[in-house]
Amino acid sequence: MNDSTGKAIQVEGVCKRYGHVSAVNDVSFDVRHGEFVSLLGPSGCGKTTTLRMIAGFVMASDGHIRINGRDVTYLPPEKREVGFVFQNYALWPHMTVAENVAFGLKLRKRDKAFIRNKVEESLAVTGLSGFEGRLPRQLSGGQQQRVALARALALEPQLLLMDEPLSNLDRALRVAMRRELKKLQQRLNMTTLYVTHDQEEALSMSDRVVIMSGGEIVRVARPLEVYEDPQSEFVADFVGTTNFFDGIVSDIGEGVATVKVGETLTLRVGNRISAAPGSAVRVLLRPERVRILAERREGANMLAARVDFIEYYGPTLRYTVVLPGGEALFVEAHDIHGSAQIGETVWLSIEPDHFRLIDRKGAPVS
Ligand SMILES: Nc1ncnc2c1ncn2[C@@H]1O[C@H](COP(=O)(O)OP(=O)(O)OP(=O)(O)O)[C@@H](O)[C@H]1O
Repeated sequence: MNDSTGKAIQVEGVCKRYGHVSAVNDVSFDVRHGEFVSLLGPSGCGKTTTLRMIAGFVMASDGHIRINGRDVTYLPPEKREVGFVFQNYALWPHMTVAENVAFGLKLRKRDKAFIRNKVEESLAVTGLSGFEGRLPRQLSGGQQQRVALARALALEPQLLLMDEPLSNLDRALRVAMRRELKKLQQRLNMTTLYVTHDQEEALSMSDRVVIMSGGEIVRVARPLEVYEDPQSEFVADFVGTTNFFDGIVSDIGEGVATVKVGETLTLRVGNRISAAPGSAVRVLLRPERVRILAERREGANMLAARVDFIEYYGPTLRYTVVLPGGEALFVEAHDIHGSAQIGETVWLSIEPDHFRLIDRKGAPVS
């Protein structure tokens, strides 16, 4: 069913209070039809509570929730036509795969032929044909997770809500399932709202990411925007790794700001920057945006640095380097055979438009 707004879920000013604890505070966002949106944030930030309010398992203290334009704020879960997949798959241990998938349809009193077809179809879609007669304990974690998904799909939900469905799996399986889930979601054009605290999961699967902190939304954006232009210290710190420098804009010319950091460091920052001279700013820099050079070259930001620590990650090397003023920063290099050694001096080269600026209160400076 399509409503005129093109939105499958609308969350408007929703709050959840438990006594004096404010678990979710004035949260608003929406999910369009066919979109995959993740709720991302650290433990306790209110992701699960938000998802459960949309599913109807938790009643909102304030605000409204609409599904396909219909106000469902006070409707019980079974009237919302929403599929739900939990972190622990909650399969019935004594029922076979087919019985688990059929369970919800039986409750809805669908006829036998319909149920048989639907179970077959859902198992085929999740790659589980042939597993009908097995019990959950005879399946791997990934297969159990797919049964939980098949069970949700069998009910043909208008939208699917998932709460950390992959977090019990080992890394290899999690990455494989991530891909399978995403392909399935695209093939069925299924509107999906997905809770995770795993940034890689959120960035790789989502059309848009809703980032939460302390019960509130701090950012809603596409994965690339979230990473490349975090716009706040919290997002920059929570998603990926970021170097921070506090400085004062000393000059601005042709959209490039000169930022003085401490006594000895001067950075040429950004393009199209319009911050006023004298403003206190925080400069953000992703470690992989820094190039390590063996010798000095010409360029806007050419900084001498001493290598303090080196970590080997497989595909990359992470250097901790220290600038003459004592500022430490992380540098991520793909050249894992790089010759820089601890204690050596290297040159760092940084393009001005690889920096991002926020003011000291955390708002972006443009
Ligand atoms: N039934 C409850 N009674 C009291 N406080 C609760 C209840 N449920 C959740 N909270 C509190 O609300 C806040 C948000 O919890 P929620 O489970 O939504 O966080 P989360 O972001 O999903 O965390 P996690 O990733 O650890 O699951 C937490 O501080 C939590 O302790």
